[in-house]
Amino acid sequence: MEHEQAREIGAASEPVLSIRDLRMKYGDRYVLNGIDLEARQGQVIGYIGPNGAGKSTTIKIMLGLVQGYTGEVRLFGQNIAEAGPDYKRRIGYVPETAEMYDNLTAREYLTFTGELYGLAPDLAEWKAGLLMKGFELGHAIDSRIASYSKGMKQKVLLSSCLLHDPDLIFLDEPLSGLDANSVMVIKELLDLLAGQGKTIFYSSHIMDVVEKISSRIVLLSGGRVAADGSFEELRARGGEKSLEELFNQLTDFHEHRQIAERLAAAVKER
Ligand SMILES: Nc1ncnc2c1ncn2[C@@H]1O[C@H](COP(=O)(O)OP(=O)(O)OP(=O)(O)O)[C@@H](O)[C@H]1O
Repeated sequence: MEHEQAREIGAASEPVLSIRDLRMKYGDRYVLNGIDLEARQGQVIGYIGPNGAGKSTTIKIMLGLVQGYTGEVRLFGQNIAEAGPDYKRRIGYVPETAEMYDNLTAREYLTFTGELYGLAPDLAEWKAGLLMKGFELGHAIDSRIASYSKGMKQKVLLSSCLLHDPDLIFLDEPLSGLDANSVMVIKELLDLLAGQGKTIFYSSHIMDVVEKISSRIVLLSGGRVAADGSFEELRARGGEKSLEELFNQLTDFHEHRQIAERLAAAVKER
């Protein structure tokens, strides 16, 4: 219900995120070749595409971490090329690979990142405790992150992304290292956050999760948006298929068997 209300508000509101004709090249090769995209309040957007398609590059451009693009990127109505850094306080980000200060304890790390986002130290520390307990890691909050398992580190990253109650959340492969129970928690959490009106931009290769949690799926291929719609809309376009099969079809990939055979043959070579 909450979710439906947020979606209705979102549908009527200005886009939270709007990209026009975004192009980016490395050397003389275009990685992004004219991306148009909009996202509104309450939407969970599954951003998918083959390895190297430019998903992380798009996210890093929106975060102001990659320069040299052409086109226009507006977040919360502001052109990010002209905006000051304040809009970043309304954003949460879980990077695909993160450098964490793992000599710190989770309490120290989260309090520090909370302060970077403008929270008072006491509030940052209190929320760090709430989130760590929420992830059932309260017992480990004063241990060094270096001693954590992969999944525990991922939960610290998710906590640091959410600590400052962001309006727009970018998640780049957020489920990496998480067990099946934790994946269920994150799926529910994203649904509840979208219900609060947050916009979630979610990049992952785990197709059955993307299929289940996304209100909209955007497929990037060849530097362009090759498909954009709800899973049901994409399915209606491509026949009664799973998202994995649609992904293969839309990216025109049919050689998995031949590639696997080549690799298996290479393994046997002496
Ligand atoms: N700093 C850089 N310099 C040169 N090339 C880069 C740089 N960053 C990314 N690229 C290239 O841009 C392309 C897109 O990379 P990007 O990481 O955005 O892809 P992706 O869709 O996120 O891939 P994956 O699914 O494998 O994470 C790749 O071919 C990559 O090699």
